[in-house]
Amino acid sequence: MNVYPQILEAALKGQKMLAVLIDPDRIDPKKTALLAAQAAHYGISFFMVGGSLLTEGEVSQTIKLIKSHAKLPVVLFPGNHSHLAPEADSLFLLSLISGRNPEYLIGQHVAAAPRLRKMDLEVIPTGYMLVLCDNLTTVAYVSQTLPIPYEKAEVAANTALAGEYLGMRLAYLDGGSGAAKPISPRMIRTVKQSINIPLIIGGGIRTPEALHMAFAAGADVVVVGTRLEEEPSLISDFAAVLHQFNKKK
Ligand SMILES: CC(C)=CCC/C(C)=C/CC/C(C)=C/CC/C(C)=C/COP(=O)(O)OP(=O)(O)O
Ligand SMILES: O=P(O)(O)OC[C@@H](O)CO
Ligand SMILES: [Mg+2]
Repeated sequence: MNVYPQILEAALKGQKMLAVLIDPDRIDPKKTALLAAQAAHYGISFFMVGGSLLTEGEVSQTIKLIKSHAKLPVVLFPGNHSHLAPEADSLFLLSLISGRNPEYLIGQHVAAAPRLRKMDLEVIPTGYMLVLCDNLTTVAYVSQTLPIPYEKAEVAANTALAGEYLGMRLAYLDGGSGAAKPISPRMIRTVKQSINIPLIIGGGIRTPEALHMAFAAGADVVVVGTRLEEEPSLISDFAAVLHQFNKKK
């Protein structure tokens, strides 16, 4: 189940995608099973599995659980080189291009490479950018990097474009899990207008209105994590926004 061709095709057609992020650290098995079944029922696009502070076993178990309840692709969203699991379909191979910490630009990747070779994962090189949305998030702290300032849309656009020129296939602008507010529509619009690769937006999307804002501003894929961990039943409201956008076309 390759995800990148689907993302690319959808982005070219102006269709939107909604991804649900499941953090094995933060969600119990019952909730994961429920969320997986509901997400499949309401037609979300794919799952992401990841967290900053995980063990390998938790990642595999969570993917197996999702797969037993939903026939949807599962993409790894790794915090470090140990977060690989052959049960996944794909891997967002993040390079943290908003930061200047070599460990998250190339170091973790070197450590992951020999194990990746043995796994049959679809590897999707992803230019990952953190944006400061008021609060210091786990990812910014763990990676020891400075996020892009909230108002600096042009810095984000130049960074994303540099990622595209370096060969990255996706740009991911993230306020970080549990961000106090979503990335601004101006930044989303400015980045989207600057690049030709699909754009993923995540962090602090807590309401259907925020999801609508991110899609309307130009996000091709939006990721929702924390709010659905808290309240899995909201999936139907988020999915309604997705389908509303895709019907218009
Ligand atoms: C080479 C491989 C396999 C991975 C690269 C690893 C890189 C560069 C990661 C980028 C920096 C990083 C630490 C990303 C983490 C992304 C992630 C899984 C975020 C989920 O949010 P949490 O950090 O779990 O936030 P909470 O603790 O608030 O839930
Ligand atoms: O948990 P939330 O705030 O929805 O963020 C999702 C994701 O973009 C985090 O990396
Ligand atoms: Mg987490």
